[in-house]
Parts: sequence; C-alpha cells; structure tokens
Amino acid sequence: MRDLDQWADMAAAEMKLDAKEIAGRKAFLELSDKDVALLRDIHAALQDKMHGFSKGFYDHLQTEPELRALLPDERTLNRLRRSQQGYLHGLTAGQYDGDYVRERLRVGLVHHRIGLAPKWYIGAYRKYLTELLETLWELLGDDPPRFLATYGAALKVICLDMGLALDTYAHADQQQLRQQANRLREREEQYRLTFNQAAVGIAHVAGDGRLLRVNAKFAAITGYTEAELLRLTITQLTHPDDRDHDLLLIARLKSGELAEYSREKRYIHKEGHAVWINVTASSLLDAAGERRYITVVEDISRRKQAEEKLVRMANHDALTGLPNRMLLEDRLSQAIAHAHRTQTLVAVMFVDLDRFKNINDSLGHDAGDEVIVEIARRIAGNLRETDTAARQGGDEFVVVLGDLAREEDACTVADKILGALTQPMVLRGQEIFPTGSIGISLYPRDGLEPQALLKAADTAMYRAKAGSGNTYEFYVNSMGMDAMDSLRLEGALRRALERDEFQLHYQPQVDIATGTVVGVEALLRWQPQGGAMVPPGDFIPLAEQTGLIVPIGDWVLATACAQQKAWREAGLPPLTVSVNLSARQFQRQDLVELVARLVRETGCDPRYLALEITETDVMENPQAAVAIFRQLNEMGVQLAIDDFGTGYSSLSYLKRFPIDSLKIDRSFVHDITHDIDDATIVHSVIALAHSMHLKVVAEGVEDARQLQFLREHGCDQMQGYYVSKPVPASAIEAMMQRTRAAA
Ligand SMILES: Nc1nc2c(ncn2[C@@H]2O[C@@H]3COP(=O)(O)O[C@H]4[C@@H](O)[C@H](n5cnc6c(=O)[nH]c(N)nc65)O[C@@H]4COP(=O)(O)O[C@H]3[C@H]2O)c(=O)[nH]1
Repeated sequence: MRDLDQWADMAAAEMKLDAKEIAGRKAFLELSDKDVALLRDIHAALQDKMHGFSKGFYDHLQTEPELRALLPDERTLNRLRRSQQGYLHGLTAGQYDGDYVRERLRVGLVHHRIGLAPKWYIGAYRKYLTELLETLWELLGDDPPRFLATYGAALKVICLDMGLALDTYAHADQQQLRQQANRLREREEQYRLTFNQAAVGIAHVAGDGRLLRVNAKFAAITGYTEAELLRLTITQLTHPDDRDHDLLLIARLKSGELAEYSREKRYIHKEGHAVWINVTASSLLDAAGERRYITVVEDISRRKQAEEKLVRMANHDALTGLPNRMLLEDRLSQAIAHAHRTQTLVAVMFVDLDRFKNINDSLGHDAGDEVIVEIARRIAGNLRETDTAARQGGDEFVVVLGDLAREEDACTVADKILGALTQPMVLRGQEIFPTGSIGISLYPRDGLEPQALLKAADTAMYRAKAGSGNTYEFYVNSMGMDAMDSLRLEGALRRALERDEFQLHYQPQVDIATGTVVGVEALLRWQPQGGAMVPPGDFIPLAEQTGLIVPIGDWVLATACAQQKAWREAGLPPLTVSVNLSARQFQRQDLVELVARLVRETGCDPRYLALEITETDVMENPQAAVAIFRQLNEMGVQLAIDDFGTGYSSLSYLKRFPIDSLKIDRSFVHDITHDIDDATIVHSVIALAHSMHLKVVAEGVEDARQLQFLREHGCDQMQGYYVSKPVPASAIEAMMQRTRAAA
C-alpha cells in the first residue's frame, strides 16, 4: 500500500498533475460548482446502490476468459471490489482535488499492475455508466431536467477519472520503457567494455567477410588500426595457405551444418609476417535478417613457436642447426621418390674431416665445436636450396644432392666442398687448414634404399680416407668387402674414442699360496654403437698398424689409474692394476713423462700400477727398454714381461731389466697337465724367474689340476677363467667385498 501511495505521489508529480493542471482539466470538462452540488445531492441516496455497481463491474470483467485469468482468487477480487467501492464513493462525494486525483491514479495503477488492458478497463466503464444511468433514473426520473444535469455531472467526473486512468497506464508504460531502455543501455555498456577490454581479439564480420567492428586486442594481434581493419575483409587478413580451408568452413557455417567452428590458422600481420591464431567463428542473423559472423581470436604465436622449436630440435643438430640423421633419411627418401618419377640421379655424400681428433685434442672441445660449426656453414654454403646437408654426429656430415642429370654434377659439388673446407681457419690465434674426405654413392646405381646408399657412401669415404685424405671417391661395386671391412673397421676405430665406445674389464690375479686377490689385469673392450662387442685380438693389431693404439692406450692407462685410485678410496685392500703396453706405446719418446703425468693427474699409487710389455716387444730394442724400465722403476711402477716363453729372451738383458715379474703365456699353461714339454717349460720358467728374484704369474688357468701343478712348482700368482673371466670394475668391487665379509 505504502508503495502504491508513494507511486501515486510520484506519478502525480511526474505527470505534473498539480492544482493548475487539475483545474484545467475540470474546466475543459466544464465541471462546474453546480455539477459538484448536484452530485453531492444524490451522494447519500446512491450509496445504498453502490455495492451492486462494483459487483456488476467485476462480474462483467469476469465474463471474459482472458480477464478471468487476471482475477484468479476471491481475495484479490474482494480487494479490488473494496477499492472500487471507495472509488464509487469518491465519485459523488464532491471533493475533486489533489487527493481525489491521487486516489484515481492509485486505482489505475492497481489495474495496470494486474495486467488489465485499457480496452477492458474502459469497456467495463460502459457497464458501470449504464447502471449509473438506470439508478439515477430510478432516483430522479420524476424530475427529468435534474436527472439529465446530474447524469451529465457524473459523466464529467467519470471522464476526468478515465482520463486519469489512461494517463496512469501511459505513465506506467513509459516508465517500463524507460527501465527497459536503461537496462539495454547498461547491457550495451557492459558489452562495450567487455568487447574493448577483452584479452582475446573479437571481430563482427559481415556476410561478405567485411570487418564491421573490431576490438583493441584484434587490432593489436593484426597490427592494423581499427579504422584500417574496417576497410579489410577476413580473407585479406588470412594467410593465403589457410584461405581455402576457411572458405570451406564458412560455407558449412552458412548452411547451418555447423553452429560454430574453431581452428588454428594464420593471419598476415600488417608488417607482413604470419601470426598464428586460434579462431572461433559463429554465425547469426541480425535484426535485419543479415548474416553476421562473430570471430573470437586468440594469439597462439608463442605456443606455436615453442612447438616449432620442439619439432626443430627433434629434427636438427643442436650445434650446427643442420638436419639430423632422422630428417636426413626423410629428405633422402623424398629425393629418391622424386628421382624415380623424373628418371634423374641422387648423390649421397659422406663428408668426414681429416684429423679432426687432433684439433679436439690440441685445442679443446670448444675449438672443435667451432670448427664443426664453420665446416657445416661451408658445406651448406656450397649447395642448392633443394639439396640437404645433415650432421651425422662427430665430424661427419652427409649431403644429399637430388635431381642430378649426370654423375659429373656430383663431382663438381664434391670439388666445391673440398675447396671450401681447405680454406684456412683461425682458431685461438692458430691457423688451421682443415681437409675432408668424401665418399659418394649414387641412386639408382649403388642402391635403391636410403640405408643402402648411406652405407655405400660411408664405404667410399673410408676408401677416400685410406689415401691421403682431402679427396673424394665414388663407391664401386668391386670394392672387396674384406678390404672394405678393414677400412670400415679403421674408420669406426678412429671414432670409437670420441664416441666413448671403449670400456675396461678387469681379470683378478690371485696369490696361489694364500688364495687372495692381489691384483687385476686391465683388458680393453670395444662395443661399437649398435654393434656387437669386438674382441681385442680383432682390433688391437689394426690399432697398432694405424698408430691408433697410442691414443687408445693413453685412454686405457688413464682409466686404469683412475680406477685404482677409486678402489683405494672405496676402502678396498690395495690391488695392483696391470696395464698392457703395446709396442708403439713402448716406443714413445714421452712414455715416462706420460706415465708420470697420468699418475699425478689421477692420484694413482705407482706402487700398485704394473705395466706389461710382451717379451717380443721388449726384445726388439732391449737397450732402449733397459733405459725406459729404469726410469719407470724409479717412479715406483711395477714392470712385467708378458707372454713369456713365446719370444726369445736374451738372459743377459733379462738380468739387467729392473722388472718385477714374468707372465707365463697361457698357451703353455693350457697343456701343463698332459704335455710333458709344456710342463717342463713352465717348471723351468718358474725356476729361472725365482733365481732372478722375479715373481711368476701364470695366465689362462682354467682348472684345478693346472692350479695344483703351479702350486706344486712354486708359481706365485695366477689368473684365468678358473677364478674369473675379465669383468667390469663394479664386479671386482663386489668380489672384494664378498671376500672381505667371508674372512
Ligand atoms: N682361453 C682363456 N683365455 C683367458 C683365460 N684367462 C684370461 N684369458 C684371456 O687371455 C688374455 C690375457 O691378456 P693378454 O695375454 O695380455 O692378451 C691381450 C693383450 O695382448 C691384448 N690387450 C687387451 N687389452 C689391451 C690393452 O689395453 N692394451 C694393449 N696394448 N693390449 C691389450 O689383447 C689380448 C687379448 O685380450 P683378451 O681377449 O681380453 O684376452 C685376455 C683374457 O681374457 C683363460 O682361463 N682361458
């Protein structure tokens, strides 16, 4: 109620229904004091009839189904009837001032609120006027002029009321419209702010692709200003490679097959570069029935860059940025497929730097890396766009030349690459002259598959290297596989150190009298990448021939020294670690310095380091051996003559060598229990050694009977499968811990 009163006051004020306005309306209706007096005169008489009026009014309203629904319950109806009675009471009370007006507005509002349309409201007045006419006739029929004047006066007041009721409706409608407009404005403002401040780009697009509205983020993503964008179409913004797919999706959107779509594509930035975006587009018809698209765009360039980087990393060599082996095989397959279609040739080149290890060793790995990067640049710089240069690893590169008409074209490129490689390079202030060896295979002549072509080029490269290097060789079928195997072996051996393919195994040496492990012999093992273990007998002779034994031997010595130190630090009882020295190592001028340096650098105890040199090697130059042995002996290092009995030792020299032990070759030990000659030799060697105060170590002991023989003949130490095969360092450690626990 309070609400209604307040509203009526407010409405009266808003509608400017002040005294002047009310007076104006009354004047227009010609409502005079005489009318007021006439109405007052019948006021009392009418009151008795009033109840029937308002009942009739609402009964009549309820005849209409639509209106019955608005007056659902008796309570509402009673409330309305009471309000109507009040209205009727006021109609003839003769007080048509501001209060009267507000009361009328209230009644109007009540009816507006329940949803009674003006047509029904006015229509119901007709019912009421008819009843009033009849009632007045009943009361004043005997005085027709008074009846007419009174009815006329009532009509004027009722018209005043109807005018006010209609005003109430209009005012309420206006207010509703105003509220709707406010809500709309508010929503539009919210949308405007959301649109402009959105973290994603938003564009409204016309059916023909023109941009109709864009937000700030959209402009930022594309680099254009808003005004510039409104002169463009989505197609103009889209990367040419993405347009066809776009058109397809838009057609499906238009046909209603899709409600919206989302996809990753590229826009062309104003500055010309591509920008990766994720776009979600939906379609709608605007108020005028025109097709519109709402496009929401998210900048995903960063994510795409990260993805591209990952793909790149998976396919490229990190140091040089060249394709790696995986991508190379892919490119080679493509080149082969193309050559097959076009009946052309493909050349595969294996490029390997000559003496790269020297650079690494003398100038360090960082300098080595610099050389690799520069070589990669030189190789790639001499190729066509469509050719591929890849890094295989280490100092090896593979080049694929596609679409060749003649074999000579490959020669031209190989010459260019060799020429480029030999350009001087300044590294750490030192000028170096790199050279390379190139092996070339041709599709289809030397193979139809990538693997076959790569292998053939690799083989040819070893042939090129086997010469003086700095040259190229084509693969030829006649390359005998035996020769090639050794060439391949040599090449592989050259790379084995860089690739960390060597390991040391250790075979325990046992004191025969006490049964305790007193030492180990370090034995080299080579496991090429992806290949089977190569026994030392198969590669050490080749390493000797090629001089590779020197760096390999250095590695063995350094590793064994470091291992000895590690065992000492692990708390194991002192173990003498024996290392085999090859003839080439033994001939090194700097052998003594090398051993001294390694002992110093690794922290190994020289008293527990033994160097084994075969009898044959020692006797090649016994004079030099004496000098070297002396110096090594002064250092505290133990010395042993290996494979004793297989060569011809000069006893006079043997006596002068400051050596510690003789090792009896396993070929004698093998048959000591059933070959009287071997038994005699072993027996004699033990006696001879002991006469010179040398220890005797028997190699290749495989059973208890051999051991029994050696024990009976006073042999000091033994090694052989009977105790253990050569095993990795960790197994020696475990073995020692077990022995210690048992003791
Ligand atoms: N049948 C039989 N064989 C046994 C038995 N016990 C040990 N052996 C094997 O006899 C060889 C002993 O080494 P070696 O005479 O110095 O003969 C070595 C040595 O001359 C050379 N070698 C191995 N490692 C190196 C190294 O680091 N440097 C040099 N220069 N030569 C090495 O390769 C040769 C062969 O080495 P491995 O194959 O390891 O063969 C080892 C060892 O595994 C046994 O009871 N029965």
